[in-house]
Amino acid sequence: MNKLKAIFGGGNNNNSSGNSKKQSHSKTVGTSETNRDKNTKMASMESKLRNLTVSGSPRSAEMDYAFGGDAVPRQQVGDDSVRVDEQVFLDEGGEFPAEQLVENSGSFSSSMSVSSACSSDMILSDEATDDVPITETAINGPSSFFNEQEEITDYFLVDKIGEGAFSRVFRAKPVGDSFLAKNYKEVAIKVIKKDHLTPVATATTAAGGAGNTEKLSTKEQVLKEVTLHKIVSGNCPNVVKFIDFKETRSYYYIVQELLKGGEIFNVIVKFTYFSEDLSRHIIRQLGVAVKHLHSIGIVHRDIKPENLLYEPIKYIANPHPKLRESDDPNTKLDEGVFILGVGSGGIGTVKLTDFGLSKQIYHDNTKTPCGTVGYTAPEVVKDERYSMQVDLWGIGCVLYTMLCGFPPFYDDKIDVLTEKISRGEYTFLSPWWDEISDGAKNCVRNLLEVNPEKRYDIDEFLADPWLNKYDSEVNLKSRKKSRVPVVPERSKIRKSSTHKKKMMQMFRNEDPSILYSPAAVVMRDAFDVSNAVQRIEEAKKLSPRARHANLYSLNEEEDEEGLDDKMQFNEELESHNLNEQNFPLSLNASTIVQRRKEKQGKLMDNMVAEVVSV
Ligand SMILES: Nc1ncnc2c1ncn2[C@@H]1O[C@H](COP(=O)(O)OP(=O)(O)OP(=O)(O)O)[C@@H](O)[C@H]1O
Repeated sequence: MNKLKAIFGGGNNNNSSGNSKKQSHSKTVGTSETNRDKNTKMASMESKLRNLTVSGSPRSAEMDYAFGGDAVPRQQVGDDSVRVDEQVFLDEGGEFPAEQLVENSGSFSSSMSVSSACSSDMILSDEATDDVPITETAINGPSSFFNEQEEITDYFLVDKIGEGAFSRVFRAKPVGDSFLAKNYKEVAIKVIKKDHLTPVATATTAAGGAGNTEKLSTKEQVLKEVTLHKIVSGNCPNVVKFIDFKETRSYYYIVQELLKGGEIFNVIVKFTYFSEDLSRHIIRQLGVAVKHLHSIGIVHRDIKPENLLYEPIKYIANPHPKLRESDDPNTKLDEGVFILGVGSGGIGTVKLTDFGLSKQIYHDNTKTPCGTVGYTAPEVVKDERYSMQVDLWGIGCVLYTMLCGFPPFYDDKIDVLTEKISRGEYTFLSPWWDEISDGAKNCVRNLLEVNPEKRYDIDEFLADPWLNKYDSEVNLKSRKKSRVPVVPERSKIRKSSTHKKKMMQMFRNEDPSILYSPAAVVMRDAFDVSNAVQRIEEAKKLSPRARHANLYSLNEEEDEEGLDDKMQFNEELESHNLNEQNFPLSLNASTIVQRRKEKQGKLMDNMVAEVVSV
């Protein structure tokens, strides 16, 4: 059977079995339904989706599929934190009650310096004030349904808030009157079931190790992720804080600061794109996180909207919502009033997470490259720079996507897509980019520069003029002069090429038969492929010495002759199950969880093949 069909479901298969949080958008419409049935169903699903995504993270009644069905009543994290119905009006000379709006905002004003933001004595704690620490008896409550609760007593697992390829993530409360219970009302715990890990590094990690196949597939990789997370999390307000790590008979528990908003990804889907101010607000905080990582010799290598979590702030409705000409006024949700240093669209502080693909390039204290005897030859400096530059590419992709609502690189065909990415072929598509400022475009251009030597480095990015000048400062003044609403008349959307039409259908829901979900799934995949291709491109540019120095290979035995780029490339694509001519865009697209399960299966196959060949 065609692998894609197997993976993404062929014919009328609705794939209702594989469900995850990420799949809550992924319902499909059966082809036998009448149009009326379809419309009714879709309208109801759409309204459900809208409701569910209000506070950033969609929830699903079927979230428990992957690990065997926990029947626990769930509640949306941050349900009570963000309200879209609040009407706070901005008027001439009106004051923003910023201090009342911010619940947990540590975001940057344009005047704050990066070094002050990441000061080493900054204390990041979520002080327990009103919540009485829950006691052991509470563990007899509903969360005892979670299998993961059975082996841990220090934390009470309240509800499941996320899911990765090898993990489930829970909102939890520290139990008793421990130091942690005093300092944290709630935490997020990523639980990895040992059974789901492969026992040794596999062949797929050997050939340069550029892919997601490296991610959390062995015990070593879990420990590596934990170690790196611990190193990076201590002193930067824009990195999710690492709190604790526990190993039991069946599980690993990675305890982290809880970000109640969830993923930035979901908010992009909700608003379809962000204003330049909100984009700046988010990307600057990401820049601060990356600056921190790079300054201590760590490269993230998987920057994407899924790995950006946020603290929610209250939504403030905008009395004069500004639409772009390409917007559909019937469906475009306004992100609300932007407040400098606070945020908008419900997004306050933004933090980077997921260090599963991160690498330590050099040791912070000695500045010597990892895996080598210390030396600082020019090629080493160059290698480090190449390695770090991958993150700037990731920042460019996120910025592009936030500004217009779709990723910079896209094609139906995977080989064409990968070619476009490696050549850096993207455009500022009209009409969606028509009203975006030249400053923003210039910033994106400098980030999506295919030559890593010419690409912005993190300091150049943080000094970018567009990044440091907020529109709201200007708008507030100009609004005082005139009270004319700034909603333009909707003009006809220009006729677009087939490519543009496709983009429109996929990413802007112009086609009524497409819900948010397929576009969202495709967007996730586009990011994964883009990041993977960049990692491969970067590895190609490294000196043989750097490869040999194990910067990019987990297999120390690997001979540099064996680092065949083509093989890396194919393995990388394999890791996404996308190594086919046709990029999967069908409405019957299966879930990320299912594809990730396939990926796990593939890892096992490769391992077996490796053993047999030895
Ligand atoms: N600290 C946190 N606060 C709130 N939600 C979180 C936190 N950590 C993770 N999540 C939620 O859980 C989801 C899965 O977490 P994470 O991405 O760390 O898992 P993963 O196994 O690395 O996933 P994958 O490898 O498939 O990308 C996140 O996308 C997010 O929605």
